[in-house]
Amino acid sequence: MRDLVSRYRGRMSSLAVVAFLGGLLEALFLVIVTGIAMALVGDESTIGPYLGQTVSTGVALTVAAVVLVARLAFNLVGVAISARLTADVTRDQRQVLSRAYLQASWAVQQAEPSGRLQELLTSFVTRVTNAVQTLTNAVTALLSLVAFLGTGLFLDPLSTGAVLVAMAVVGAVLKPVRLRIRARAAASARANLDFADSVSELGSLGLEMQTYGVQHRFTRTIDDLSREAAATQQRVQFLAGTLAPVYMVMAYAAVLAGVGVLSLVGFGDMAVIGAVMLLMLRSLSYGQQLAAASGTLTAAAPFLKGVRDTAQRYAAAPAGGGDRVPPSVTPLVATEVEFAYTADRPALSAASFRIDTGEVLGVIGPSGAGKSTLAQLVLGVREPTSGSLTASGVDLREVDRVWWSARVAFVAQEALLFTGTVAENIRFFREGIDDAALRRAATAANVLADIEALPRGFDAHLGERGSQLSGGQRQRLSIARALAGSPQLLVLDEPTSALDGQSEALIRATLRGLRGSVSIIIIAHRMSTLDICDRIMVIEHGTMTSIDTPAALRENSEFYRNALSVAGIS
Ligand SMILES: Nc1ncnc2c1ncn2[C@@H]1O[C@H](COP(=O)(O)OP(=O)(O)OP(=O)(O)O)[C@@H](O)[C@H]1O
Repeated sequence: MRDLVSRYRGRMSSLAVVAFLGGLLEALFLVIVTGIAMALVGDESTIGPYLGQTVSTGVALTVAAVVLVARLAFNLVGVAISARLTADVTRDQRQVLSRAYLQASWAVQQAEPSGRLQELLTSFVTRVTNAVQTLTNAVTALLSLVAFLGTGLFLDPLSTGAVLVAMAVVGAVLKPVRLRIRARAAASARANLDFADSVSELGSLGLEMQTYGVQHRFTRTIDDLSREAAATQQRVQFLAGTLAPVYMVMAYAAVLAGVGVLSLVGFGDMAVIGAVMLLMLRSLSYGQQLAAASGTLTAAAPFLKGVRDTAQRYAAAPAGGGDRVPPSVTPLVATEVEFAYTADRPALSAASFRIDTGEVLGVIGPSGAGKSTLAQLVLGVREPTSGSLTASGVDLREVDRVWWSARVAFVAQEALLFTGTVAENIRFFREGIDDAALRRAATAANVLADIEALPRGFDAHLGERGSQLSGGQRQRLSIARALAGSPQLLVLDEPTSALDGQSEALIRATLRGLRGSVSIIIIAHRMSTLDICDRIMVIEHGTMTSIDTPAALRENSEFYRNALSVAGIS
């Protein structure tokens, strides 16, 4: 919360000034009204003396009315500042978090549980917004309280002083409760994140759940997690809720102490005593607002911390890249590349190879051998733990990301389409890809006929994640997306493994058409997909064991020969 206060110091200060002046006006109003009431009771036509002045009740009434209007004006200014501040904080928190995420490295993004960012951007930020709103109310209450107590001290230092001391004692007594609230709120924040992680996983497992009839298992998990989240929330809310009433009772006791002091030292001017009592009672309601706000703020602190820590974690691991621009993507040269996800053993080691312009390199190997890891290294989204990858002699870590991204393309095993039109899915937010380029890419990817068969062609809306298309159509659409930017390097990670023979043949035809002009790295389990390759790399257990022409590999790679024989290719 301190971060927020210092970041928005200017506006917080304006709010404090407005609240203090508003509080002073309200205190003045109460003093005047008490004076008028006492004058009426004593059948007098003047009130005072205040600061050595007495004024007629008529003038006092007019002044009270003017003060009231001024108080309203200050109130409204305070509300406007508070509304602006709250809206700004919401916007800023969302922007900071989402920008940090978008600029974070792939390693960080990939490790993040799905649904977590959404939870942070929505419910966590909402909690922060509410906390800021509470904070502005608390600032208003605090400064009004200061104004009231200041006026009280000015009128009658002794009894106001007694109330002040008692209030400080009350605040100190309630501190352990606040600490407890903070600990429980941290547990509540964690429970909310666990719940969000599970719900988002649930959303992606619908078909499997139905198929295996295991909904009850998920029901139980969700029930447990939601029970835990509700229980922690209840504990926090209860503790936070106790602060205000406990404070109120203790504060009334403080007023009682003030009255006790008065009875001991004797009453002075009735109008002054009346005004001080009124001020103290009104102070109590501001004090109660403060106590309630401190509970809410303490409970919101872990949510604010969650947003801030996550944004810092993202920002600490930005996507790589530098400012160098090589003459071209190829030759792409890997020298003794090693990559480890964890400290125990590298997922890929001793990878040395070179890809020239227009060359097609196949990559094969058993499951878990390190093929996808190699693809991510070549794409520059992961950096080698040791060794180097260079594009035309420039280390990929130093290459300008914008330049690089415009020249490489990737097709994953599962085509990821989003809710939007066919054209939007192929263009994929890149500027400078006109309609002719979309058509060319669709033609090259052998998907033009499928697009034209849709009711609105390129303007047809795809359902969520392109659910109205077949797997083969989705895959060819994602190849069209890759080709639309006229890449120099195309990396495909098992693009045909989930497809039927007909779809695979279409994709093979596409790749054959690109051969010679685009450098291609294609990871494949299907040996038939590899018949367009100039050379093939074999990766086994994280190590590159061979890289050669298909004919040479028949001679010197046992893995390759076995793979051919399993595929029924002699
Ligand atoms: N994000 C990750 N964190 C930790 N380990 C990982 C991660 N991704 C992959 N690995 C591990 O690295 C090794 C290589 O994985 P990789 O995905 O590169 O294999 P692959 O050859 O592409 O496998 P497949 O053919 O099954 O897709 C595996 O042991 C895998 O468990």
